[in-house]
This record gives sequence, C-alpha cells and structure tokens, in this order.
Amino acid sequence: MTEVIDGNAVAEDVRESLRGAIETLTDAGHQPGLATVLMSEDRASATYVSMKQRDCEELGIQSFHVEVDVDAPANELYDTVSDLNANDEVDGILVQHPVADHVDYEEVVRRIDPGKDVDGFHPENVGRLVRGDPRFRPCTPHGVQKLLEHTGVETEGADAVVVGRSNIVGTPLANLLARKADDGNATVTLCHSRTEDLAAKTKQADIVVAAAGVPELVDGSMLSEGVTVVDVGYNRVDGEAVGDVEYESAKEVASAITPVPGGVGPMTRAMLLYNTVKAASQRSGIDVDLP
Ligand SMILES: Nc1nc2c(c(=O)[nH]1)N[C@@H](CN(C=O)c1ccc(C(=O)N[C@@H](CCC(=O)O)C(=O)O)cc1)CN2
Repeated sequence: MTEVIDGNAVAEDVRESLRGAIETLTDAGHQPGLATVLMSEDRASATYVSMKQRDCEELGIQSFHVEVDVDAPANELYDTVSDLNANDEVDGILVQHPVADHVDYEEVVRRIDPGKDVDGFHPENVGRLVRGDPRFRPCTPHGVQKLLEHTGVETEGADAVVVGRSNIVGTPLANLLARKADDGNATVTLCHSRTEDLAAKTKQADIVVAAAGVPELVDGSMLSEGVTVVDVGYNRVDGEAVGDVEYESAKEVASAITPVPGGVGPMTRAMLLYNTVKAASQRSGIDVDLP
C-alpha cells in the first residue's frame, strides 16, 4: 500500500510546534516579524505571498508587506531591502522570486542582511550550509527533509536522486541530503537538463526528489519498486496543478509519495515560519526550543 504523504498535516504540526517559541519571544518583548516583498505581476507569486502573510497572522508573527511596481528601477527594490534591513521590528526578509526581468535577483539577495535572510539564499548563508554550519536551511529543501523524517524514510546510506539544480531547491537539497549529522548522510546524485539517461539514475534510487519545473517529467517506468517520491513541482497545465511526477504511474511503484497540491508546498511555508522564529531568537538573543 503506498503512503500518500500529507504535507498539510505535517505543516500543521510544524506550525503548532512553533507556538511556544513565538509566545516566549513575544512575552519577552520581541514579537517575531517577517517582511515579504513582491515585485511581480505573476498571480501565483501574489498568492504565495498572501498565504505567507496569513500564516504569520495565524501564529502571532508580525507581518510586513511591500509591493514594488514591476516597472520601477532596480534601485527602488534595493532601497526597500535597505529599509527592511534597518527596521528593528523585522527579523526576516523574503523577496519573492521571480522579480521583474530587468532586476538581477542575485544582487537583491546579496543586499539582504544575512541574519534576516530567512530564505537562506544569501551567499554567506549558502556558504555556511555547504560548510556544515547552516544558519537558515532554505525553506523548500528543509520542508522536504521534514517530510522524509516525518514519514520515517531512512536517508542514512540511501541513494537519493535530486532532479533539478536550482538555487532555491535542487542544489541546497542535494547538499543537505549529502551532509552528515542529522541532515541526511545519503549518497546523492544531482540530475539536470544535461543528464544523459535520467531514467537510469532514478531507477537506482531509494529516494527521488523531482524539482525540475517540467510537468510529469518522472513517471512510474523510471522508478524502482518501494521508492520514496517527493514532488516539488507545481505547474499549471490546462488550468490544473500538475507536479514534476506523473502521479498515477509513480504511485503504482512507490512506497510513499507526495501529492500536488498538498505535499511540499505547505511545507515551504511552514519552514519559512520556522526560519523567521529562528531569526527572531538569534537577533534578540532569547533562547527558544525549535522543533
Ligand atoms: N523568495 C522565495 N521565492 C520563491 C520560493 C521561495 O522559497 N522563496 N519558492 C517558490 C514557491 N513557493 C514559495 O513562494 C511556494 C510554492 C507553493 C506553495 C503552496 O503552498 N502550494 C500549495 C498550493 C497553493 C495554491 O493553491 O496555489 C500546495 O502545493 O498545496 C507555497 C509557496 C517560488 N518563489
């Protein structure tokens, strides 16, 4: 029987487990605060940002939001980031990706105070993660780790194949899964658009994470019996949400699989709250228990 991994339920567990820390920080005079910045007309991005604001409100995290006109010069976005860096009530800053075409997202990220970089995208934080001393684990990779942990999937010694090498998901996740201690200890293969025989790689995997942004790229014929499948993809095809995994055929062979929607997406948001609380604790010097 294939286990369908319920991302909404695990995300709810994470949120509930953060309540105590938020209360401790708030009672001590430091209510955690998250600022979201949107410079895009993409409807999905606007939806994700408003979901993140709502998540904050529900948990008692202060939420700040800035919209920068898509036609504004890059400097306007840089100034917004500077203002938020200087705002003491803001513990975490998230600039929703993608931004307007004429703005270099990497430059925006470099301007975020690394101590407030709750996405974990700043070069200093990427370096720390790769060196084994992560300040903030990026939200989606961290969410995938939590889903595996919650499902009881053993990563230690497992063959994990990550499909997709984006800075937001594939590359940091491959790093985390390969690291020792409590991060994974897996043998990781990072596949991408130039991988010659993708099916040969995915077939030998105990864990497959699809994060390529290509609808239904991975199907059941490319998987081995008993594999765990995590689908990070979220594509709109004919108005329908479709993952990077062909769900029905993959479910036939998998022992556990995440659905789309209701799999990784809610975890991305939950781990953002986690990083915001962590940032608040680090910035205030108030120790809290984090799950
Ligand atoms: N600065 C960042 N930008 C982006 C990130 C990120 O981590 N940081 N990730 C992606 C997508 N993303 C976050 O913003 C995201 C994707 C999906 C969901 C989600 O909750 N999905 C739900 C369905 C939502 C719906 O109904 O439309 C699900 O899968 O069940 C949240 C966040 C892009 N940019």
